[in-house]
Amino acid sequence: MTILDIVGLRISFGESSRPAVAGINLKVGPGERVGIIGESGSGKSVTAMSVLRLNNERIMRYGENSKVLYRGDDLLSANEKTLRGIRGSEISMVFQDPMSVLNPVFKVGAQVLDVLRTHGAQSKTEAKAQVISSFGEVGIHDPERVFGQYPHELSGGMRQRVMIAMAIATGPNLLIADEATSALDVTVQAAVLNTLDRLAESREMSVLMITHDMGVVARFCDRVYVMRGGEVVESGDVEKVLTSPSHEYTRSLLAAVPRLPRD
Ligand SMILES: Nc1ncnc2c1ncn2[C@@H]1O[C@H](COP(=O)(O)OP(=O)(O)OP(=O)(O)O)[C@@H](O)[C@H]1O
Repeated sequence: MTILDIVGLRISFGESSRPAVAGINLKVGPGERVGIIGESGSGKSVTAMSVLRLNNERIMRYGENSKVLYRGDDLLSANEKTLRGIRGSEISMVFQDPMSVLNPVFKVGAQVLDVLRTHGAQSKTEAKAQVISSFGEVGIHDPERVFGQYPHELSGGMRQRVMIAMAIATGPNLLIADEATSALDVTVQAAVLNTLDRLAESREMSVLMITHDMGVVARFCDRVYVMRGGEVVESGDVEKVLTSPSHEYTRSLLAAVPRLPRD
């Protein structure tokens, strides 16, 4: 069964005649890593946010026939109680800037612990052990020490690992990563991608990866959707799209990837 099935998703802001997302279809299967790539403003983030209904619905609206099916149930018509049960527990999201999610005045361990206890009924001691174990799982070498540190005491890569630990602590089936590695320098980015790779594999977790970076798609994804101006212009297996792109826009994205001269 498909984990996520986005059908005819249309998103409009205000009275603007041009929708931000113009009726796209996208599927994510169990354990699959799916990328959405496209230039700035192409509609990647608002698509990703619609899965958790995180778009500000006072200033935008979904098209009448749009559906975001999670395991067959339409999240666009789900009530708040159902959404609360899914957010964080079944579907989690990691954003580009951990500082927009982490509270600067609380230690990171306590913040992950809070998330865990909101979603489960375990004791504080059990929850702490689980946080420390998930810190280890995301490649934090000294999890006990990091547990007691404030966000500003950690490097960008480490903060992103804490965010990933927070996102996976509740064992979600689907992780949405929106430009999760874009702000990191290349070596840290590679290490964080390796960690996501390992986690997705060991937990059989599906990943929807939003990025503007072809390298990330090539390195991480099984399938990719190429978006432009709110539409999916091309989709398919990563190898096929990268080696024989059918759309001119995909070719231009590939041509923009810097290459070192052979000699
Ligand atoms: N709060 C908002 N108010 C009005 N329009 C918005 C708002 N957020 C997004 N949009 C519209 O939706 C379009 C798609 O935005 P989105 O953030 O999904 O792009 P993106 O592909 O994720 O770009 P980026 O890579 O820069 O994040 C924007 O071009 C804009 O027209």
